[in-house]
Amino acid sequence: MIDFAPCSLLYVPASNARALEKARGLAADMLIVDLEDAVPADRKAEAREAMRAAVAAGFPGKRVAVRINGTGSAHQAADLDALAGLALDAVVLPKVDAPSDLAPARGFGLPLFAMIETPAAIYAARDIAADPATHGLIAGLNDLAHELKLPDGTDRGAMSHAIQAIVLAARAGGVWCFDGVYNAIDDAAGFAAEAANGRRLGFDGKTLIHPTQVDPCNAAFAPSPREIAAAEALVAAATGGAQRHEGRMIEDMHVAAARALLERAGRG
Ligand SMILES: CC(C)(COP(=O)(O)OP(=O)(O)OC[C@H]1O[C@@H](n2cnc3c(N)ncnc32)[C@H](O)[C@@H]1OP(=O)(O)O)[C@@H](O)C(=O)NCCC(=O)NCCSC(=O)C[C@H](O)C(=O)O
Ligand SMILES: [Mg+2]
Repeated sequence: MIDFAPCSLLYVPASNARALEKARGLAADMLIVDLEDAVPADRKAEAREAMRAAVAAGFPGKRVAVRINGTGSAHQAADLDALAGLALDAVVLPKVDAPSDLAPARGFGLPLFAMIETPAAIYAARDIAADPATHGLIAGLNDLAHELKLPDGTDRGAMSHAIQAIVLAARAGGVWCFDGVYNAIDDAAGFAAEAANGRRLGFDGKTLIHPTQVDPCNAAFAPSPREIAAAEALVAAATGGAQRHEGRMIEDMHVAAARALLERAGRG
């Protein structure tokens, strides 16, 4: 698995020059330059050129991935050609329904982030995550809601089984997993609640669509001062095996979790 752990992953349409420029100054851990759904069919060629120029110019301090069009799409071959020679950290492959959908991108030797966004993909998620080319799963909940024929505006609770299946598959396969996007870009409170929910569900981070979502996402996934203090106290008190600690039972896995949190907080 890749040895970096992005928590804020911002989609930037490759066809939007202003957004590509703006992205340079944002605190997103990873940019996902998008050639798929953010780009209309008649602008794909122009978007590939813009993506190549932007990636070649570099995004200092950031990981960079490109989302190509899905396997079976008429646009995918040209997208793959456009990646040649670029210094990328990952390729994001949308609408992966089975490990065989990874095949065209596999040959690049880059880490693949597979998007799980169809009912078929939910059932195949374990095999997709177990594929050696897969380094992460990304929930594509707009497409999933569409495929499930959910009425517009349905709460994501309707997809809770599918969301949990994505986290389970990623953990079983030992790869990263990232939550889907929050569409209501002017709803800061709603975004904060969904990001916190994603962390509680076990995601490593969240995919984003707007600059205003970056800092709240980083805050939601960062260990809080309270969590850090609790982890430090737990590690300091640990004697090994089962014991009482501040009114609850702790065992070795709680110590391991506390150490991992401190590591993430730079206190390891
Ligand atoms: C959603 C948007 C279309 C909104 O656009 P707009 O109303 O024009 O934004 P603002 O005027 O509020 O923008 C303010 C400034 O911020 C820059 N900006 C906007 N978005 C981004 C971005 N994603 N990255 C970087 N910079 C961005 C604007 O250029 C303005 O800059 P300035 O004027 O210099 O201040 C728009 O936000 C957008 O296009 N977002 C990304 C959409 C996208 O990529 N969609 C595809 C991925 S989501 C998806 O497909 C999920 C998945 O597959 C699923 O199925 O769920
Ligand atoms: Mg999608």
